[in-house]
Amino acid sequence: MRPGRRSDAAATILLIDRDPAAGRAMAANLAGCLLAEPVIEECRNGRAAAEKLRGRDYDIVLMDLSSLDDLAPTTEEAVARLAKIAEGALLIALSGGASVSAAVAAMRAGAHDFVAKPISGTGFAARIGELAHRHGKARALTIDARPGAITADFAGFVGASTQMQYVYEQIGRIAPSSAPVFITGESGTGKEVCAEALHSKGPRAERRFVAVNCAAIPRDLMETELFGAARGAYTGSVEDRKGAAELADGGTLFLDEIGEMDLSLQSKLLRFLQTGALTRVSEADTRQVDVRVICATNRNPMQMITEKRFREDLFYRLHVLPIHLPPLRQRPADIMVLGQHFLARFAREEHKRFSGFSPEAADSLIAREWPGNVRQLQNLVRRLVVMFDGGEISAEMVSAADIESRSYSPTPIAEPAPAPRRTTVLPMWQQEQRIIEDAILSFGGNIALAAAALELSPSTIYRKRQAWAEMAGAKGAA
Ligand SMILES: Nc1ncnc2c1ncn2[C@@H]1O[C@H](COP(=O)(O)OP(=O)(O)OP(=O)(O)O)[C@@H](O)[C@H]1O
Repeated sequence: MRPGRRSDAAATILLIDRDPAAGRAMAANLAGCLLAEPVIEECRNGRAAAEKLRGRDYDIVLMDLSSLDDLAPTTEEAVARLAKIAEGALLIALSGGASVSAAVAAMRAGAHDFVAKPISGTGFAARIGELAHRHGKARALTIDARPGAITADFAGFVGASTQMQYVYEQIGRIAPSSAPVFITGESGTGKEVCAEALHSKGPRAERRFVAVNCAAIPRDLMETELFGAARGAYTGSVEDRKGAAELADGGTLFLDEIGEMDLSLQSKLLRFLQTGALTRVSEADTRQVDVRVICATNRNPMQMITEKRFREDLFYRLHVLPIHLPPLRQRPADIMVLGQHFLARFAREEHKRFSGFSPEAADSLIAREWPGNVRQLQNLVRRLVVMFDGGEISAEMVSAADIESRSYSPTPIAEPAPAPRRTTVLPMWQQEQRIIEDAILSFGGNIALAAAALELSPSTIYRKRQAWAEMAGAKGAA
């Protein structure tokens, strides 16, 4: 057993794969990424698996769908049989191709998730970690957060979950473009970190990154802040002033809390995006600039459009490349990775020595809801480092330092009530379809990730999509 591992929390994994090499590679990947040394058993076909499952309980069953054909005539029946015997285990179907019908069959028969091969070690382990967390097996399967265990850093971002791997991939893909980016996510999920990563990974990295927080600047000063002002535009302005858009020429303009921008300024921003030309306040001339615009909001943009607080045409101008940052509670695999990262950083700053978190402290951090997301976790770790002298962080120390969650209101702050307005109300199924399709879109078509974010099972999404297609077919035929 590797040092620091706990045999009492070890996960038991049954791997069914007729290819011994694939099985061994996956077992090694998993063993390298789980905090507690897993007990991994292998078998080559469905019958052998059924026998093993009758003999003992397993936490996870990984089943390659093409290795089950000796158990039943169809994949669905074979999975259903194993699911019945392996009651209580996390059942993950693996397949050589991303076949939707195989995924649907496996999920319908009782699998908890479906993963297409080839499988990357870290991403797969993180996904298992998340599933395990959802199914109450978080302790045994926590991803190893010790340095060197996984690659978890990306341009200022720390996080090893599948969701964050997907975000890194998106950033890498869209950083070279000049098209606008629209970042959504709850407060504290890292939207500004994301904007900076897009800038630093792109061709504009050598030029300026200028951030404007639309919620922090008084409305009457916002236009000057954004587009600048000519001398004498307001009392006391004795010289010309450049705005953020001009300062960011050649670089990136980040508009945080875009939903707070005044409607009249939204029209000016739209014109600027269409023409690339800006006009300073109290000046007749226009100036041409070249900026990449990234904006962010922690509100639901569709709702703001419905409430007429956000221009729909501006939204579609900005919503060219969307990125969604999931809340921390939906990516438990990141919690200890971030916790260790902040602990090392703040200990260095405070010249103290901390060895890490005890297993109980880690359990208590993973079990929290984190309404303030990464910012809240960061604050808690900073407080721990300041309050204590060093050594291992215990669960008692965590609860002593956790003043934030004691005072944190679990109910979200209510948004101001919109003026009553009669709007077109779509049928429930169409609203549901829009929400689900939007989520799939913001995860680049990845149904498993969209399902995780919506807290649904992927099979529910497959089922609903089938029902919508049938409904549309029936309407077309009528
Ligand atoms: N994945 C991450 N890795 C490291 N630090 C992070 C990560 N996500 C967020 N942070 C840190 O958490 C804090 C909050 O992040 P950030 O300001 O980017 O969030 P935000 O989503 O823009 O919040 P808000 O909507 O309140 O402006 C920052 O100090 C940031 O450095």
